[in-house]
Amino acid sequence: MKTIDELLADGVRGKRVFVRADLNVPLADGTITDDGRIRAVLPTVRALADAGAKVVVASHLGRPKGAPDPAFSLAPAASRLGELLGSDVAFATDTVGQSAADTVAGLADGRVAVLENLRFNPGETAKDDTERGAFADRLAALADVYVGDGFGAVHRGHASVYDLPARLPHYAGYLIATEVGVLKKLTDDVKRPYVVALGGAKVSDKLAVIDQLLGKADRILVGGGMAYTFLKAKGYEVGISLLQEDQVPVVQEYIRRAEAQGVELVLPVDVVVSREFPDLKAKAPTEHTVVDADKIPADQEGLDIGPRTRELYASKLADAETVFWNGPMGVFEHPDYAEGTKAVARALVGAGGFTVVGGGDSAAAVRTLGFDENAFGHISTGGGASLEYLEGKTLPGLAALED
Ligand SMILES: Nc1ncnc2c1ncn2[C@@H]1O[C@H](COP(=O)(O)OP(=O)(O)OP(=O)(O)O)[C@@H](O)[C@H]1O
Ligand SMILES: O=C(O)[C@H](O)COP(=O)(O)O
Repeated sequence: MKTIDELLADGVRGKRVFVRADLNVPLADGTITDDGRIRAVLPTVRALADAGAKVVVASHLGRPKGAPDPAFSLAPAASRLGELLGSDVAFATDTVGQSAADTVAGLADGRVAVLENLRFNPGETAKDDTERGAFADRLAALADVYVGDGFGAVHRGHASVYDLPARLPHYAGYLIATEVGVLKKLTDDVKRPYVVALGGAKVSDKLAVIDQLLGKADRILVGGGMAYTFLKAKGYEVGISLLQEDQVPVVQEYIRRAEAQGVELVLPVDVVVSREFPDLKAKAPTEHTVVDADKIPADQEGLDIGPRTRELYASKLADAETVFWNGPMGVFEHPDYAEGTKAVARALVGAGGFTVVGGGDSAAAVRTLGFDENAFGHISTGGGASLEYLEGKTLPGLAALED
């Protein structure tokens, strides 16, 4: 994989460099609640701009349905990038239309532009190779060189991640190089006990990692939205909690294998439940109770791990030499359901070993809940991406950067 240093050594003055970043930041009412993913790409953008490149930054944000949707505009991320860089950043109101063409054509050497959300165009995520390729052709017309630095999205075989680099000279940015360097340590010789904590909401995306982790980790702690498919697999009712019903047999098999292989698969013993999903903007106090994990009422959903589970998970993390954590333990964005995530973060800070936190929301959680990011060994910008890396899968966005 060629790195950006080689590109810089060859000289980039006056060249249009397309930087595929992951600016998929959490937003509340159009305000960025955690800018970690924007800060993470700064070294690459700065280095290119300082070397006189015309830097065209592109990303997705959220999961819009292939058409413009103001709720998913990248405009706030572009402004924040400008503030962090301390210079004006141009913003194109489309991706491959007139605004993008004019914005890129108007860029002076050393200046930066951000394109509107790539996923406003159906070609970005299309399953059909020709449709994706056609979109990649249009993106390629905007640039001379490609730099991949959106680590959080390298597990997606999308046009800007996978098809575009095949059309331009391509290089890995600093963020990708750093992330891969750190995660490699977790696939080589890990120090034991190796404990993995999994939570979050993208359950169907992330369950498969357990297959590989069963041969690698000593303990797997399951929380967040992921826990309810496991509780269901144990025969418990989970009310209206997040559930991946079709995966229940797969999870039953994971539970059997964990027992057979002597891997501790640890599930919540109690959960915080409520009749309603909380309002994450108003954050008004909600009605909620703590129940045993096998007593979730039919009309309620689990939104956090309970106090006994918090203690249990903290004890399972205390002697860990290596920890990988992806996915908040609850709906941490609301104070009534943040305690589980805080407890796990606190336990990681207290653990003496090497700790990696991965994922947009997981990283945002530790920062917004007031933890010092330097207290963790590494905070990865990728959740699904880091899990798939640990699974040993070929990640399209990394494969595409190979020579
Ligand atoms: N019990 C639960 N029910 C519903 N949502 C939950 C629950 N627990 C956690 N969540 C939600 O999970 C979301 C984060 O999950 P997600 O899988 O996206 O993690 P991530 O760290 O952002 O990883 P990635 O980078 O792959 O997106 C948070 O917004 C949180 O509110
Ligand atoms: O948040 C993430 O994990 C990345 O930005 C990828 O987003 P996606 O899961 O919507 O593809």
